[in-house]
Amino acid sequence: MRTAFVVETVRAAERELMARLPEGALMQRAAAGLAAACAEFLGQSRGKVYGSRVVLLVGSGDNGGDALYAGARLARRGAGVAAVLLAPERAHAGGLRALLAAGGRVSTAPERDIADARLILDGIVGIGGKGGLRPDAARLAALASDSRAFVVAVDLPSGVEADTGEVRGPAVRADATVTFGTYKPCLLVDPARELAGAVRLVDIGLELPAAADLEALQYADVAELLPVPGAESDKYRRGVVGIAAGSARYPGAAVLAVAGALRGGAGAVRYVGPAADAVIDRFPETLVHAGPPSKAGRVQAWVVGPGLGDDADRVRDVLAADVPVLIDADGLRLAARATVRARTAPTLLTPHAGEAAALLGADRAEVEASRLPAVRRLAESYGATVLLKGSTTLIAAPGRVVRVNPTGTSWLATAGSGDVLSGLAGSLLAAGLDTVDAASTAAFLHGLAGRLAAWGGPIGAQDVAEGVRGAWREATRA
Ligand SMILES: NC(=O)C1=CN([C@@H]2O[C@H](COP(=O)(O)OP(=O)(O)OC[C@H]3O[C@@H](n4cnc5c(N)ncnc54)[C@H](OP(=O)(O)O)[C@@H]3O)[C@@H](O)[C@H]2O)[C@@H](O)CC1
Ligand SMILES: Nc1ncnc2c1ncn2[C@@H]1O[C@H](COP(=O)(O)OP(=O)(O)O)[C@@H](O)[C@H]1O
Ligand SMILES: [K+]
Repeated sequence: MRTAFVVETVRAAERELMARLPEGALMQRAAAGLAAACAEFLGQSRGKVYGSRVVLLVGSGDNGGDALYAGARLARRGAGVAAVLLAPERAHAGGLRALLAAGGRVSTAPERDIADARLILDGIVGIGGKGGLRPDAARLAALASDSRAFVVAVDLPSGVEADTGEVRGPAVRADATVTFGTYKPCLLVDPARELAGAVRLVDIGLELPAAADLEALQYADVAELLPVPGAESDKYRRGVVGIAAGSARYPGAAVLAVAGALRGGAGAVRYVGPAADAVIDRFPETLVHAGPPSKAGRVQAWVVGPGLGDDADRVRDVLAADVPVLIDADGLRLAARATVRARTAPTLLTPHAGEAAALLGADRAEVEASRLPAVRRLAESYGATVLLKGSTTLIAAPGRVVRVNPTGTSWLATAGSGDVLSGLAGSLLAAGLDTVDAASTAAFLHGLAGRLAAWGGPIGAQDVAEGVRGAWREATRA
């Protein structure tokens, strides 16, 4: 599991470790890791450290200190290093001494130095940043982001909110971020994540609590969670997933949800609704039923909503079932909050930002700007697990650590791919995974399937469904 911690927790761990180490040792560890990564980045762009022009953007805190000490290390290896000091009298004194002693200099022409640089280190602010960048810092951030240089953010891109991934004003756009001790939430959650580029973690020996503030499944976690049929398995033991989706107007949503469900590890898929012919045509293995969901026969988990239109009766009937229910798309509009809260079996909601905004009485843009607070709020208000879709997919449940999905591609933003995801997650629910595991495992496979199917080009939702088997294989092979 990859974990991220908020600033308060990082500070506490830092204090505890600092008390046991000689003064300045921690910053030296950080600077050494940062300089090594920078040397590697310079090497990757067919250059070398010796003779490279490096610019340090230096704020008045320890983030600037890290940049100065790393700059000193690069200067010792022959780089031409210039430091742009935001507040010369408050720059980290030891770091500045080290830089000057190694042959670096203080920039007197920041714009020219930035324009000539091959590598820029953003040490404007790190976890001590408060509010949007001040105007002088914002100006430097813009110069760096617009430059041709490779930009490395120190600890995090200056200007982003470390704990939530929000970006409220100007911020540095980095090609890579070298972060210390642990990931911070902003490095995993958009819109900040996009500004961080490739993230590299430097171990500085911090000891962090067992419970993280944010976590992301890795291949090994997914491999452990995915249900594999045992020797004595039969279709019922593997789980039956019921799909209440589709309408005369949107039969395709039913087909796509069933397509996802068939690849999710349940033993059988039952379809209930008016799109049975379309479903059977495409997937003859589906068990179809024309009456209400409650009369469909044995089902261990339901998916309700994709392409359902205004069929409130079908939603009400499914929500009355005493098994896990996933509510998506039209179902989200039709399911009363009080009904969801009153359910005793688990419920999983899978809105995209627009649907989440409607449920929260907020704007879509607000949800996209503040995904982490939004998904937490929605999970609390519904007393349910919520998977919030989009460029970053997040999964929250009351009392649980929020999960962020590490896979995916923007090629998934194609009509119907969410229907595939709901079928897939429903299937994993039917196979016995809890709502948080089913949602996060489904998002992981779905994202990986999208990447495998796309391979750098456009895809349709059916391609995503077909990619799930390859994604499953890849996840369990690791
Ligand atoms: N944690 C660890 O284990 C380790 C941490 N380490 C490093 O320390 C970093 C944290 O250092 P930190 O605490 O000195 O804070 P930092 O990020 O430099 O920011 C404070 C400065 O920024 C300024 N400032 C604030 N807001 C601003 C704004 N909006 N716009 C502009 N300026 C703004 C603020 O100015 P002031 O408000 O005081 O005028 C103050 O001068 C951490 O990210 C990591 O890099 C490693 O060395 C070792 C291990
Ligand atoms: N920019 C993006 N980057 C990554 N994934 C995305 C992006 N936009 C959408 N997705 C993913 O694509 C799927 C779209 O689902 P949804 O919005 O419900 O579409 P539909 O209703 O057409 O099926 C979700 O899994 C979502 O996370
Ligand atoms: K920074």
